[in-house]
Amino acid sequence: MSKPSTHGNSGPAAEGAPAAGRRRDFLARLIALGTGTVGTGAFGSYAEAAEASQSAALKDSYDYIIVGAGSAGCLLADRLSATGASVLLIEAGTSNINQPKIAEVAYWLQNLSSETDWARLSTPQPHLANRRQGAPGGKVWGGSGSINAMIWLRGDPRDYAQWCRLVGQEWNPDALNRAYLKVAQPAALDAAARHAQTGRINVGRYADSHPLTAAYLASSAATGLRTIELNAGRPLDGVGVAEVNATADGRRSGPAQAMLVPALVRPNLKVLSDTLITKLLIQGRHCRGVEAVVDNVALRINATHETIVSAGACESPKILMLSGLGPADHLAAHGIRVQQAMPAVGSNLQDHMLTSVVFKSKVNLPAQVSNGVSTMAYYSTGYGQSAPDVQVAGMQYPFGASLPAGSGYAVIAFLSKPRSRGSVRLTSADPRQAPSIDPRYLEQGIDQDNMLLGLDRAIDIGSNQGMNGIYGGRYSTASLRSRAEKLAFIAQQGGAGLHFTGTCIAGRDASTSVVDANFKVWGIERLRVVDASVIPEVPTVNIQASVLTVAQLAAERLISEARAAGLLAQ
Ligand SMILES: Cc1cc2nc3c(=O)[nH]c(=O)nc-3n(C[C@H](O)[C@H](O)[C@H](O)COP(=O)(O)OP(=O)(O)OC[C@H]3O[C@@H](n4cnc5c(N)ncnc54)[C@H](O)[C@@H]3O)c2cc1C
Repeated sequence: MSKPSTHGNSGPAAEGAPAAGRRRDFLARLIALGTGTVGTGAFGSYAEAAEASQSAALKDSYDYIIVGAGSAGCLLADRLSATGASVLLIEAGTSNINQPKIAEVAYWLQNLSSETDWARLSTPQPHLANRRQGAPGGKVWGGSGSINAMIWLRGDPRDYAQWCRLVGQEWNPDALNRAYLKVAQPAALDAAARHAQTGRINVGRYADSHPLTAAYLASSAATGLRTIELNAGRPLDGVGVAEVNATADGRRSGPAQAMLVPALVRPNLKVLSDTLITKLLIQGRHCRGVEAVVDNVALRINATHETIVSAGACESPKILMLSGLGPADHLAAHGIRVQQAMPAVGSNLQDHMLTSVVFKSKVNLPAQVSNGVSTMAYYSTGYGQSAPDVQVAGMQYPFGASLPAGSGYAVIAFLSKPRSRGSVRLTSADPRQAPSIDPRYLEQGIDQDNMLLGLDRAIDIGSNQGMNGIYGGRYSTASLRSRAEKLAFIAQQGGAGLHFTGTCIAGRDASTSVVDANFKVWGIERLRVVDASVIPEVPTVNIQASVLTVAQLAAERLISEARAAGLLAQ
């Protein structure tokens, strides 16, 4: 991995040097060429853009320091640097987003356990036959938004209403809806709707052309569901055709491609890659900035306005705990001086879990379209107040089984409103060590019931009359008649949903939450957390759109507060 160039306390003057001017011209040309979304011809350009950003001199102080160039971090870097404030974005992983496994829809799985993945494991899970589950996360510009499967789901308004109840009026559904519209840009919108929706993430619907899509809609209808549009902002009571944050020609449109790269044109934004933040600089009741390891040297960099932790739901609580903010006993056990006891740090871990049911096909199925997801269907044990308990994905390939291409398909059941709560804890005071991640999948009986409901519906959707002419039997020969047999199947086949949330939960008081409704860490000035970790209850859908929506809300708060305080120009 390349290391950041050597730097010193070069001061603002270095930013205006001829190299920076050349970089701006070069990036302006890139953006004029439409590189906000990834294209094959832009591969070299990204490398050059990254190099230019790396080589700009590092100063000893910035208005804003953002820890983690992931989904939330890229959005914040764009929005904050657009105000003219100086912004330092620090990322532990690589800037290389021009490799096919990041840029192309078909290859996302190749990131897992590679150098672009934190490649963490959960603790053994008692209800999953004591198997450890993968707990991956992107370690690259764009973070998990660069290695994810690009399933794009806006979410269910009942989740927004629930977050508002848990956090406060600042998170009201209208504000969240407005924020969402500034994130996504549906490819198929008419001109008037495009005007209302100003986001840069390109969201497209490509699955209709695959024969399994119509079959899944029919088989879902046979279970009693009506067909709905998934990303219309209405309750998810039905089944719809899946959408993807990618271009029609199969290029990822993620936070790095759509938000960070276009922002690199600004000389007031510096990105430092391959750089691990080891702790926050907490003095008394203030956060002064961060400590980072650069070229094996620990370096302190100051933030004059704010430090924003956006390291994701597994790493953000780790960074807070390493900095002395966390459960007092736990910190003491690792010899870490307690700056402020914060019992909620690392608690409330939530994740969807999933169980894939694979089917053999009687006919040779065509190759997958885009990310290979056809439909999303929603079920609940009690429709009404809360968003659906179960999400079922109709897949165009046999996810989780080694069947020859075209000879099988899978239907995946997600436990979409888990009630079990887990934790992230330190394993060591050494920042290079992975945290202990314990989601406690299926610990609550209601989660087992709902996962069973999901399994039943997945079997229905994969095998009922809607699949006539396609269904050629289940791939697994395991008997699935009794509750015990089904739970045993889930224990062996079930796995992580990879939608970790809640470990720096936003809420109404310091004893049960980590940040307030404005993303401020309780009791510590000039420190915020903005990423999946603040989401108080995992939404019923795959979460990347929700993370970006919440990050947009945070960016607006940061900017309006700074303007009100006279820190930023109006
Ligand atoms: C494999 C996978 C597939 C997924 N598929 C989907 C999907 O199809 N649809 C969907 O909606 N959601 C999906 N998700 C979930 C979604 O992508 C994530 O929830 C979301 O991107 C999280 O955003 P974040 O900003 O909270 O964290 P991240 O995007 O993970 O960003 C955190 C960043 O912080 C950096 N960082 C961490 N610690 C440090 C440190 N100490 N110093 C410096 N930098 C640090 C990381 O390297 C990373 O870049 C998937 C997730 C994974 C892992």
